[in-house]
Amino acid sequence: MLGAMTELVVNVRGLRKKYGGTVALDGLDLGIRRGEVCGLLGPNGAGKSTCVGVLQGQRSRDGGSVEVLGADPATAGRRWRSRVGIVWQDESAPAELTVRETVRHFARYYPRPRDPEETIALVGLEAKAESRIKALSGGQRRRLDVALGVIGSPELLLLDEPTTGFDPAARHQFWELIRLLADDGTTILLTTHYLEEAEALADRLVVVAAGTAVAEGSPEELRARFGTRATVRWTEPDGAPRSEETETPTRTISALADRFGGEVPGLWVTRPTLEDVYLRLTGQSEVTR
Ligand SMILES: Nc1ncnc2c1ncn2[C@@H]1O[C@H](COP(=O)(O)OP(=O)(O)OP(=O)(O)O)[C@@H](O)[C@H]1O
Repeated sequence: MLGAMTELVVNVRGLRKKYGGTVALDGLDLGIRRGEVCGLLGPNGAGKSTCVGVLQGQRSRDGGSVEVLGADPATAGRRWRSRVGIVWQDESAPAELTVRETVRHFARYYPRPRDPEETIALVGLEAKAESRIKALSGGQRRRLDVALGVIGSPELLLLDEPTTGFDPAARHQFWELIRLLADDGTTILLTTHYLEEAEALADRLVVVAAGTAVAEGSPEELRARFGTRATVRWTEPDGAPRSEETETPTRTISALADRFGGEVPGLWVTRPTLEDVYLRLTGQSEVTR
């Protein structure tokens, strides 16, 4: 029997989807364990939103197997739907209602909703609870979307580019919210174009390009596997900056320490960032496609 840590909440094998002649998903595999925060990364048009759409049962598929919380989203019923939270991209809530009215209204759709007031506080909208939706800023609107996504206490939360349009402070507050939900045991899939966001939130990343997964692992694993060369920088006695790319930075530094007889002036060691690795991975797939 699978233990709680290895139970796959999302199990996608060989997922295919075409829109007319456009191949959006070309045999995508994706597994998400219970309690995990999984980040789906990939360039524009890679197939991320299509994948999220299939997982929530909004889009049909042309091939492959998809299991979400033990059911096929294409045929799953209302009960299953209440266990999956979705943060919609488009504005679906009525503009004339207030935040409080909207959250309370949506809570009635679910068998075991969160407390509406607590949920409003969770997304930091207490001060706007009596504001009409049409009077919210873009970032506040997005927070309301998140509140509506989590009001049903979902086991799985699907977030498609949740922080697009957020200012840096709002983005960091949103990250705190996602961490709270994750600590609460919610399994989360989020797509994002912000590498910093992926690194801050995701236990595991899946990099998608041209409709298939080209790499997966924790941010650290991806960096370790695909970005092994470190750059060692230092300053020569005449003040000239020097640098060396190396697989063995310790050896380089040790040799420098010998040469300088101790402290190496201006010593600085950097590793490739996740962004460097991501660009390499998605660039490669472009070439091999
Ligand atoms: N409703 C649709 N009709 C026709 N083609 C579509 C439709 N939705 C998506 N596509 C195409 O499918 C491919 C994958 O699109 P998708 O939106 O899934 O990518 P994405 O990775 O989410 O991109 P982005 O990062 O730009 O949001 C693209 O080539 C896109 O043009």
